[in-house]
Amino acid sequence: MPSKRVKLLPSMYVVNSWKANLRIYMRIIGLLRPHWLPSVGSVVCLLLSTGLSLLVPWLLAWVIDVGIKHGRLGDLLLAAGAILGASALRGGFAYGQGYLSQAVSCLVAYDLRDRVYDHLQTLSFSFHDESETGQLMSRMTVDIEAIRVFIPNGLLRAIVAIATFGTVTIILFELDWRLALITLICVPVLLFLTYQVASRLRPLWLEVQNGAGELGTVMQESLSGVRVVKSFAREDFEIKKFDEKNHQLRELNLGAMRLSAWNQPLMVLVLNVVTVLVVWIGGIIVINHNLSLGTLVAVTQYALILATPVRTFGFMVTWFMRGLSGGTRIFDILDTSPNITDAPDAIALKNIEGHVQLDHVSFAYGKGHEVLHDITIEAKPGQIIALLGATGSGKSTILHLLPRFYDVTKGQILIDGKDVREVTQASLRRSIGLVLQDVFLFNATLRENIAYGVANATEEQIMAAAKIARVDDFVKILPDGYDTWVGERGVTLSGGQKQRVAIARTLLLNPQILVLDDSTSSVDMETEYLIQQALDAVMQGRTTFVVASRLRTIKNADQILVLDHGRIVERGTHESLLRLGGHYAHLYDLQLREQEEFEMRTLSSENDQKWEVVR
Ligand SMILES: Nc1ncnc2c1ncn2[C@@H]1O[C@H](COP(=O)(O)OP(=O)(O)OP(=O)(O)O)[C@@H](O)[C@H]1O
Repeated sequence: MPSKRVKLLPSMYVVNSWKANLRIYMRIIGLLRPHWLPSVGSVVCLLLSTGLSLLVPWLLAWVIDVGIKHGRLGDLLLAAGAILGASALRGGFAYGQGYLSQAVSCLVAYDLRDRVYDHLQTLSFSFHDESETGQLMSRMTVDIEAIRVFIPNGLLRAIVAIATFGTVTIILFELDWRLALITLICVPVLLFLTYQVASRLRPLWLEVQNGAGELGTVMQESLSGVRVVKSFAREDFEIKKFDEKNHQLRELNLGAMRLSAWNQPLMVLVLNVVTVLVVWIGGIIVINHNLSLGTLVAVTQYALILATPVRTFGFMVTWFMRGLSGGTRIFDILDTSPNITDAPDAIALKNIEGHVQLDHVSFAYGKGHEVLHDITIEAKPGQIIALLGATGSGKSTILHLLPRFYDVTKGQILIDGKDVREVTQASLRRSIGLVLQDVFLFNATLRENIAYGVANATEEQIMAAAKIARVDDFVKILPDGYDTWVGERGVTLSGGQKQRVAIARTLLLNPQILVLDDSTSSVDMETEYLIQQALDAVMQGRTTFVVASRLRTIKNADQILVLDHGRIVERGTHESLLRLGGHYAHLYDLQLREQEEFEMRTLSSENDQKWEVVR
């Protein structure tokens, strides 16, 4: 199965400038705004617990220089009590910070999932034509998770690191400027290392996240196309395809992990070297009586405290980079605006008669070449317009333009004299009922599927629609009746049954305009007959556009339009077009004559039987 290239998000593969990266971080931080209270609470807890941990070395210095030096036992006890108290308080604040930061991150992920999903629902057909389901699912899960974890593990740890570094620097200069300078040697080295690792990790994580999306696409395609896979006995091919992508993802992940793993010991090494230098040079200063022992102990303690955020620096960088790639991919979706939107002064279509005009319409998909050229059609209320033509001639495209799935490139489409671009999409789509060849049913009960388009449909309305669409015929023999679960995409129903459910679903909408893609039929003659009856009932009194392959529908049509390479080449009724002896007559000979002969034979055998009975 070919997989579509992701054209939708070109920036995915681009490593952004630092300004663009900063903007993404600022947008992620902006996501905290609705939850500002727990966010502020978590930062306050964090600063308090950091502050308390910085108190301990100072207390130690005091114990050594005052308590031990002067042999004051009371001071020792006081300091011990203070250290214990500070530690207990610190534990309390650390708990508060941990809980609040995790809670905030979950709330942000929840909001984001909602926002992305809602936004995906608003995006136009052209977006969904170009995007891959697996990639979108991966963004909804992997990328949002990356942003979620970035908040406690990246953002908050960075605040701890900055707060600790800032405070420890001030304290160190207060204690001894020489040792402070030695300790802070590590800062530029650590910054350099961080920059080096981050600039390599960022593209790696972007690749990992894209790889996860590609794997999702392969999995989604082969699972939803499992029947095709099995019918072509291509399981091995699918397994190999999945294995390759999985292997690629494993390698990318391992590469990113290796880089992250290197980062951390390197940083700890730098810090250990600094501690050794502090003890060595500080020791010499103490021996020369230029510094108290307590101060040296405090300085070494502070150097160790610096090690805590540094030890997590490696992880922090990783989470910063993952958050950045996740943010890039999520904001890419959120920044894609639907190219079909309601005009600011759009009006709602109400009580329409069903007068449809296509006025010199031309159309091209995206930036592709034109597939419809100068199409003009007028359907008076209640008329049936049948579209015929070779495959790829543009029949379905015309049907998709009516409910404004795409906008025309030239010309206009009018409904009761109103341009479809000047009315609200919701009212337009409520006025047009669609039954497409590729029926999609939801994993719900039959009743819920029929009622899908009308939220407040009554049981009577549902049953009436089901009866007209001949759904009732097969539901009667199902043990659970209308409560039967139809399975994913309606897999438990036959093709003809699914089609009748789709017809009932549209009928319930009671649209004034009908759009039917009835182009190919994979059902037996009896089902075909039932579907035909259902369709006849649905078409009654409604303006209908139908891509037809059934002779009866075509003969019933008020106008038959024959398309060729995106142009209308013939128009008329069945008889007039047959007399013309052009494209239609040719199509009739190729596809429809057989149906006519079959009908004639059936009719004459029915008549013979009747005569038998009479005799
Ligand atoms: N989503 C799309 N993006 C780009 N091109 C498309 C898209 N859908 C259809 N096309 C192209 O537009 C042209 C008309 O296709 P359309 O589906 O309207 O033909 P059709 O007459 O309905 O064919 P069929 O009888 O096989 O359904 C074809 O060349 C097709 O490749």
